[in-house]
Amino acid sequence: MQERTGTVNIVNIFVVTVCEPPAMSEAVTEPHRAGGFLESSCAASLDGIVDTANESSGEESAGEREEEMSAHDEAASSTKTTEVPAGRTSNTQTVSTQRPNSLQVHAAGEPGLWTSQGDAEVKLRMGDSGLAAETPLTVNQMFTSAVERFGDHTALSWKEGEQQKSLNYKEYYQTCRTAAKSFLKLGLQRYHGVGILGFNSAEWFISDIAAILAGGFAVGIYTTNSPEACQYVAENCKANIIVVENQKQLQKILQVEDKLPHLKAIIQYKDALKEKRPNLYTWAEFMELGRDEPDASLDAIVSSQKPNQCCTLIYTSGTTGQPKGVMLSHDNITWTALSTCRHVRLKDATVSQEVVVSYLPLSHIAAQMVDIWVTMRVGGATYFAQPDALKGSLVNTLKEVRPTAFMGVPRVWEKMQEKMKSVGAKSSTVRRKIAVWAKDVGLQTNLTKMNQSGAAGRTPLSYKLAKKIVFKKVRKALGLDRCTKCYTGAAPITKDTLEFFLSLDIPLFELYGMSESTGPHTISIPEAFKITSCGKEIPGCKTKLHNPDEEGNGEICFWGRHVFMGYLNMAEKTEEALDAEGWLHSGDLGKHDENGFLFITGRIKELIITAGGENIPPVPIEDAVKEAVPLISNAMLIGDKKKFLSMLLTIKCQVNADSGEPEDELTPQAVELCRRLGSNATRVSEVSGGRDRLVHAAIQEGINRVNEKACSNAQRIQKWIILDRDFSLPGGELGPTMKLKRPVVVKMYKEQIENFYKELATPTTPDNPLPPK
Ligand SMILES: Nc1ncnc2c1ncn2[C@@H]1O[C@H](COP(=O)(O)OP(=O)(O)OP(=O)(O)O)[C@@H](O)[C@H]1O
Repeated sequence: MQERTGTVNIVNIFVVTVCEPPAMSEAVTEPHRAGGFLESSCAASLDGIVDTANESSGEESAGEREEEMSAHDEAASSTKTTEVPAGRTSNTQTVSTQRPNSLQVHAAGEPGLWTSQGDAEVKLRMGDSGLAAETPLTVNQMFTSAVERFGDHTALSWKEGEQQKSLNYKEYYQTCRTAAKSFLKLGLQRYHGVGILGFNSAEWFISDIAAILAGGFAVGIYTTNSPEACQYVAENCKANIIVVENQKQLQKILQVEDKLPHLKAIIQYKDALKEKRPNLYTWAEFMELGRDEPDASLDAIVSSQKPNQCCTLIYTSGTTGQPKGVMLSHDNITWTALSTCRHVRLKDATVSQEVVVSYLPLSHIAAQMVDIWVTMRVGGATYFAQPDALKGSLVNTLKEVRPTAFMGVPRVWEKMQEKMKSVGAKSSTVRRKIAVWAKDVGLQTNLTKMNQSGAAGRTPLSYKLAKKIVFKKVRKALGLDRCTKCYTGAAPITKDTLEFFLSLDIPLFELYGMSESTGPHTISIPEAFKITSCGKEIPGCKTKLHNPDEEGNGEICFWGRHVFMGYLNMAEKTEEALDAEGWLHSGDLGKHDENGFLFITGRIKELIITAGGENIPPVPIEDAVKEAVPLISNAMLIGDKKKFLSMLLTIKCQVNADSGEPEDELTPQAVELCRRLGSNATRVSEVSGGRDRLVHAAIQEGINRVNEKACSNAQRIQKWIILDRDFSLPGGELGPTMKLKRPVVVKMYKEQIENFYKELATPTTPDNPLPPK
């Protein structure tokens, strides 16, 4: 078994049928009640930080705020009532507490736990007590509740030139209503999509929420999608309207608009229009459409909405095949936001406002949950980063905004680490020694704290000193000095990166979940933190480990009101994801420790099953190769239904700062590694395809070392090749969270893979010295 390595009014009366999870079988584990960037940023290396060690920031440190946060804010729990505040009128919801047999998933006449129809309702997975029993809300109800409680607080803030603009919660809600009326005027039909294609902005949020209020589906489309991929999503959700950021995104839609029979209008929210076209609107023109429209039609739609109906579609990025439209109900979103806020103990804006920076792709559930819904739930403020955030400007935004919570996918943290290390490596011996000392103190102190499980121990003097002269400076340089909650999630992160940040007194709290679980299932928190664990379930959710092996590793299955409604128009796929009892099967392997912490140990969904029937998890082998040969940036193991294993390799190269495309030039680190091998290579093209014998020999030697440790012959890499181009997001080999899109890579390199398996006595490529065993 793989060990984790790297790897939205009026009176609305309705009845919601409730359901509790099935009793777990004996084989099931007891549920735990308790889941080219930053160039300038990290140039604030330990080096410079040690230099300015004696300056005092005079500002509240994250650690100091942490202590202040220990009093749990209960204000967010105002939904435990049958009278739901809903805009300008009250809204009574009757919630049945009847508990049907959960196996009656499709009992006649009442909604089941899942559906594949966009206009259908589902049975909510409500419990008898606690958060699971909270009154379900529509998005409108959650929003109007936020407006009542936090109306004058800043909700959204962004930069226009040198000016900082913002909307408070009252303005935010009214703007969404106006946009919703505009959508209706443009012909948005019930249960049809509004596609949103662009970088994070106030217009993105407003389009998303307005689509929901107007009775459509909010549908984020990845900005990196090709025109055909945009077409697939727009067609699948029967999009009536597509909101695009700029000319670049507009062009993609114009290329495929003839193939989109439901499309009625396109709105461009940034830059001037390059040409006038019928049904193409600027944001200002669009907003003008709804400004003087009467409220009646919109109010009628809003009042007819139920929490158990779909409002959002999240399209999976395709790491496991064709993207699927994950249907999320109002309750999925509003309840998951509530549970998450409680779990991570977010403060209500009336106490102290949470501040976040929005920069991760909003078509992904993680960014939507954190930036839009969780923040709304507590009246937080969302500041928008610049479109070039991941090319270097993010740190400037962080330093200006000083968020109180920050979420990065592993690649973001890895990039920060790489940059800090490379700058640190150039510093003087004395400074490096101080940095090494401080990091050692930081790691040891934090590991000790972690092992004391929250028990108050004495803080060593050395830690206090290291904090003063190094840690505070690091946080300030990263714009994280107010940030008590740094999160990583959506993909596996390496222990090395977790330890690196822990040693700098920045514990990364891990989130684990899926689009199908409306984002988080488990989250680690300061009070319950274990390095490399994804923490424990958010309240009201349950985990079972299906088919556990002797070490306790089983498939992680989810239960709770965060579990999705189903895949749009994909009944079969939905039935594959949900078992007969309604548990969501994640396709991930995991185990619990004795304290109920969840550890992800593998991905069943990417298991290789060789022609000989051996099941091989690829990630540990790929990680081992990357560790053995530091020159390698990406490795992908091939072998499904094949006689032996082979591997596609890429070499560390420069990335174009504007396009994010991999270039031919090697990274300075890769050049240095080549020099040490005696090679003068400075370009990928000089080493790919086995052109450089020295590099080739070094890689083979590394692979031999990995093969020596293989637990069976079938797990040995027999053939390999260095590709001409590194994997990348624009190239399509990596998804938005930087997970490898294996089916895409297999298609792209079909020929090279076929060559591996041609029946030849001699090697088929120069990189292929070993005959299959
Ligand atoms: N903290 C984590 N550690 C390890 N893996 C994680 C973590 N969080 C999420 N994942 C992985 O990401 C998966 C969820 O992916 P997500 O629902 O975000 O879809 P996606 O990125 O669009 O890709 P896909 O096309 O595979 O569905 C989980 O099943 C798990 O494999």
